[in-house]
Amino acid sequence: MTPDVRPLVAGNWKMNGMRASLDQIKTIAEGVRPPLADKVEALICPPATLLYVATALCTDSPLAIGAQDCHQNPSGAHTGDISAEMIADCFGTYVIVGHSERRTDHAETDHLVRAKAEAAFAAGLTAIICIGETADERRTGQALDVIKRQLSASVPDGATVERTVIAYEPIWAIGTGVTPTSADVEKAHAFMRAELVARFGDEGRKMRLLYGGSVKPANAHELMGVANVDGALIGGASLKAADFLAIYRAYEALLA
Ligand SMILES: O=C[C@H](O)COP(=O)(O)O
Repeated sequence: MTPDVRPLVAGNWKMNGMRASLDQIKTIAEGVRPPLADKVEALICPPATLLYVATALCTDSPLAIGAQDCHQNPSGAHTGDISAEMIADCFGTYVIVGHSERRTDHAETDHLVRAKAEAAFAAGLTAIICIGETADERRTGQALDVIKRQLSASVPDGATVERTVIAYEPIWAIGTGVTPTSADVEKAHAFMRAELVARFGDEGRKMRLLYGGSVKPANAHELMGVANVDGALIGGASLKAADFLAIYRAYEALLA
């Protein structure tokens, strides 16, 4: 954790979730309550098909709703895409950009990810900018170089604490059940913090740094307790309300 920073526990549903899954969002919305909700923010990013209904379900809850991607332009002839403006129009407040699955499946570059983050800022959204190394890059000792390059190229110059969250997701830990050791997470996050402070000064000191990759109720307390880890970006375990809430509630003990 970073002192004086409000952690964010975020769920990324990826290409999962049908209308019936709205029950899970309802349960999460009911479970995210003060006093913990005053100290720890919770967010679910369902597929775009559920975005509008999900935000409508959360009008009386502190649970935030976001999207998983946006186009870099506000509108136009881009079949199948949605813009940051459209997400804001559906009352979404966050958007994930540069997830490794999009970098791989849609050949997204750091340059494009940066443009998407800028589009998010312009629409008044907070961008969760994802970075992280492959297994090969880690094996060959390039993890910190990759983090440095992606941070520098994907994060816009106009990034602020309010509008920017960085998610470190080692690609080899996503959906595998394998996580880095706490010491490895601490090293990566300390490195990111130093890079952000060098570039953004005080803003960089408070920017939230999430860890993502096989976060589960069983490892949440340990991972979320690491220095400079200001929350989690959760895939599989966010699909079940009970698991997501168990991870969220790991903060009850951490903040006690
Ligand atoms: O965006 C979430 C991450 O890709 C982590 O996914 P996972 O929790 O299923 O490993």
